Amino acid sequence: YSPSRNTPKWTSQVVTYRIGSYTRDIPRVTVNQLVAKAFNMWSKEIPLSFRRVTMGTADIMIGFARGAHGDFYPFDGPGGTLAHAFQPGPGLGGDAHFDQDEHWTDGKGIGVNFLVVATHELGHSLGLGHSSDPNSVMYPTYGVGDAENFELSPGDIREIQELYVQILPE
Ligand SMILES: CC(C)C[C@H](CS(C)(=N)=N)C(=O)N[C@H]1Cc2cn(c3ccccc23)CCCCCCNC1=O
Ligand SMILES: [Ca+2]
Ligand SMILES: [Zn+2]
Ligand SMILES: [Zn+2]
Repeated sequence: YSPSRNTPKWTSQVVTYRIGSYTRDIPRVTVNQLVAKAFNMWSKEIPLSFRRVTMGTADIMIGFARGAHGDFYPFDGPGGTLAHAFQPGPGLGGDAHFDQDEHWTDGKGIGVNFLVVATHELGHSLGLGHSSDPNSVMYPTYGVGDAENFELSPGDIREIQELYVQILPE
């Protein structure tokens, strides 16, 4: 979802998130850690912080689902679309869903690297669209690159700061 220029963004200082469902491929505590790591990738570049809640509704609801799962974007089984996320807003806005039919990995085994995909999805949850730079986290297709020292590209940092860092008038 590459939203237009006047993309919505989170206006609160703190954005809450909740992980509602998990995958059998990775231990829960590892999913929690990788989600926190994906949030930190972005939050270290902008004046926005994220807080995990374990009950009630959160701004960003995160979960794994397969096939049709209650929004207009049913998943497609193994391969194809790996996940999707909605741009900032109420309700479904900001939510990130991961296709349970993928084989998810924490980076050690073979499979779809959860940290890489989560960082991409949270980019959407923060209001970013896609990038044409294959080195960008926001490139439309999944590529692992070197998952070892996986980090945001300079373009990703520029894009997120353009959205969230107020350039004060001279
Ligand atoms: C960038 C991701 C983390 C998130 C995006 C989805 S989104 C909404 N968050 N931008 C994604 O899943 N892209 C597909 C795009 C895609 C590639 N192919 C496809 C075949 C069918 C359907 C989709 C695809 C060719 C075959 C490879 C299939 C496995 C990899 N899939 C992808 O890269
Ligand atoms: Ca899929
Ligand atoms: Zn969904
Ligand atoms: Zn995307």
